[in-house]
Amino acid sequence: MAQQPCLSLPEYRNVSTGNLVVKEPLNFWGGARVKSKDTKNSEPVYEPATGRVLCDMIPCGEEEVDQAIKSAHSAFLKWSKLAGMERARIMLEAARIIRERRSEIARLEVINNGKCITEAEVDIDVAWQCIEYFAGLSQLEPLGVCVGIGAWNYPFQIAAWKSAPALACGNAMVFKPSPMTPVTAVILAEIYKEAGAPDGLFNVVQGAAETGTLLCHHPMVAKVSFTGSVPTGKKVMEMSAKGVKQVTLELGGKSPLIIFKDCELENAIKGALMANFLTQGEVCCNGTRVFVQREIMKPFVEEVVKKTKAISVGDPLLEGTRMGALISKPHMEKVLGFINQAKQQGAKVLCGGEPYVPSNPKLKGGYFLSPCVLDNCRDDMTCVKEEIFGPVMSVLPFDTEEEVVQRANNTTFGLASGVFTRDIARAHRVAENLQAGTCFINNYNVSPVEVPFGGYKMSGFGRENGMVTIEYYSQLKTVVVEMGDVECHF
Ligand SMILES: NC(=O)C1=CN([C@@H]2O[C@H](COP(=O)(O)OP(=O)(O)OC[C@H]3O[C@@H](n4cnc5c(N)ncnc54)[C@H](O)[C@@H]3O)[C@@H](O)[C@H]2O)C=CC1
Repeated sequence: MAQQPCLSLPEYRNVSTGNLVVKEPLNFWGGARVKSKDTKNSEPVYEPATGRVLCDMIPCGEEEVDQAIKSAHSAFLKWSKLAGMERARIMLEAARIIRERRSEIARLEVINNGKCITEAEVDIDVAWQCIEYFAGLSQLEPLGVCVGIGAWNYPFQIAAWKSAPALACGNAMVFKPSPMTPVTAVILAEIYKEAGAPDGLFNVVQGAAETGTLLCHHPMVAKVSFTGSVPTGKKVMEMSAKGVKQVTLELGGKSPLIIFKDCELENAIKGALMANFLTQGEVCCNGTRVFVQREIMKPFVEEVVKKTKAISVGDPLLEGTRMGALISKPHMEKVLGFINQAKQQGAKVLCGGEPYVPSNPKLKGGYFLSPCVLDNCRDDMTCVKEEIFGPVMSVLPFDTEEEVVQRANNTTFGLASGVFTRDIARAHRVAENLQAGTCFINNYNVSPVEVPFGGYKMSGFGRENGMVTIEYYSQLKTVVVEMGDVECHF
């Protein structure tokens, strides 16, 4: 096994858009970075803001997945025997290191993912907060080796959301990032090691579907926690079922945001922007079906369009940028395809929805799109039914509470929802009747680590964050002790 020493992060402190090439190995097990063995299936990873190749993603094969899992298993045997507080000390140290290196990790995340720096910094903060929150929280029996499989929209944060509760409960983890964002999970692995975690406690294997399949089928794996699309989630569940492995699924969404005429309009408009345009709209819990009560439709749309047009799109590493680049060219084309189809089905583009070429020449090859607001939408349109995962807001008029709740629930998804109203009794009634794992009242996309996050219906099951997550990474053992003689019926 070709092991490489850990690298330090400061060299990322001064990187800017368009000048980083990552050459270091991106796998991590046995306490060190490991080069992938077989480069024949290597895939280029692009920097979204420039379209340049950032690094190669070299998928792990069967032997490498097996090594990572065995490494995790040997760490599990030691880690699970530590007292909760001993584990907490190491996890708190890891959280401290992340906090200290927030800026470098965030910059690297931006270069790999394309989102703007102010958002990436918040993502890194949420990651250390999550590790700090779960440290020392559990005394239950761990499950064993857990697998985490992540999506590309929150690469570092997803790795933290999965590893923090897993490790706090005494499990070890093998994590597979998305093949499009392979760069930052390995830094989390280095940080856990530096904080004092035993070698093998948190491992990273790179790869796509094939590597993911190997992980889900491995007999030494006790649980799979997956974040990604519904079709892949179904496959993960099916594969895990064969080994009777526990599963957590954090899948997609098409969440409703309901704006009543008695709302504070200015806040509702800000809420709609927060519900649609963070991370270029590539957020699973976004409220992309914006239902607006007919009486306030006009002022709402006018102001939303004005504010959407003012969003500064461009170099994601610049402080003033509010929207960066989409993850990839094919993904951008897919989002443009949804917008075209919406037009064909009768929707009206009020603003944006076109490829955007920033004036800076180094960004010419980037995957930028101007944020889009669609009017004249109907519930049966594709843009209203399917997850677009891009900066596209669909606005829909409604008349009554009863009607809008029924329409809001008319979806196979159930990840999140939101309601804006000054009538708090109505807010609670609507929240109670919406079929979604989260309901935001008078705000949107506020997810502190203390609060459980997860879906209803086809948005998945299980939860991340909040105390309840401990249940998904631990098991109960009932121990019955007879203090007297056995009372025998026979
Ligand atoms: N509910 C949530 O918490 C979140 C959900 N998502 C959802 O994720 C989707 C976008 O992310 P993508 O990366 O495109 O999703 P995806 O489903 O294509 O991939 C997710 C992960 O699964 C892996 N994978 C693919 N095929 C696999 C297989 N057969 N076996 C095991 N692993 C496999 C991928 O390599 C990747 O790491 C959206 O639908 C979005 O809604 C994204 C972020 C958060």
